[in-house]
Amino acid sequence: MLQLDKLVLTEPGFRLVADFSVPMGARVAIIGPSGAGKSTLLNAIAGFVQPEAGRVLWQGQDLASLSPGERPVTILFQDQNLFPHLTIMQNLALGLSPRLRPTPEQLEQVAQALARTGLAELGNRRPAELSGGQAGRVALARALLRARPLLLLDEPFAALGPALKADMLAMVAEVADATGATVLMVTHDPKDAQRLGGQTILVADGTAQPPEDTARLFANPPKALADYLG
Ligand SMILES: Nc1ncnc2c1ncn2[C@@H]1O[C@H](COP(=O)(O)OP(=O)(O)OP(=O)(O)O)[C@@H](O)[C@H]1O
Repeated sequence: MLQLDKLVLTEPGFRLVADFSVPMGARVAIIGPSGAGKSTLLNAIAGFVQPEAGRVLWQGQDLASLSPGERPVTILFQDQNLFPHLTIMQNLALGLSPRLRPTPEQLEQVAQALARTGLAELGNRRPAELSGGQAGRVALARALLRARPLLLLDEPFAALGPALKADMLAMVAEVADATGATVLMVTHDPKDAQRLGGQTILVADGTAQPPEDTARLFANPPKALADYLG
């Protein structure tokens, strides 16, 4: 279980509070107006933003003393941060072997992640030689390899067309199934939230609301959500 215990996040002129839990294995969309604090919330869970007060706990453990790399978290951004001079296979292997001396077993793991994300033929290409959809798949292959229990997605597919985005969302669900990950995904598109199924956290007016059943929330939106949806 992910627990945000009386969490307070602040930036100059900005304050967000969150006080709720997310059950293990949940698939949760995070929606809300621009600047409401969705990315800040994910970054606090990932350890890139220090809370002003309160705690982030995973399975009862306070994550405060863990650096981002030590947290049980994979975070994917829109910009996938691949090294341009390395092949896709090398970029993925880097996650398992930071000095790029992967063992045969690690290479096999990389090959499997590529196959699973439909990239088996593209392992020797460099990032610049990939389409947006293929780059999105590489990000998911990375998440598969890391197999961390918390998968945080910050609008990773915003730049993709509707069909590709639907594909990617299906693949997120597959990765979550394969790794048992709990998924939190920021999106501006209510359809993404509905496609992800599960629950939705509304971030608005300085509060990240506890997750609610997505279908129920959209069927009867509170004012902040109705205003956002327009
Ligand atoms: N490093 C920072 N320094 C100062 N202010 C920041 C910093 N990061 C974020 N903020 C401010 O915190 C607030 C929340 O930003 P955040 O990016 O979390 O919102 P968001 O809901 O993800 O927005 P969007 O949907 O536009 O991406 C904004 O007012 C933003 O300007």
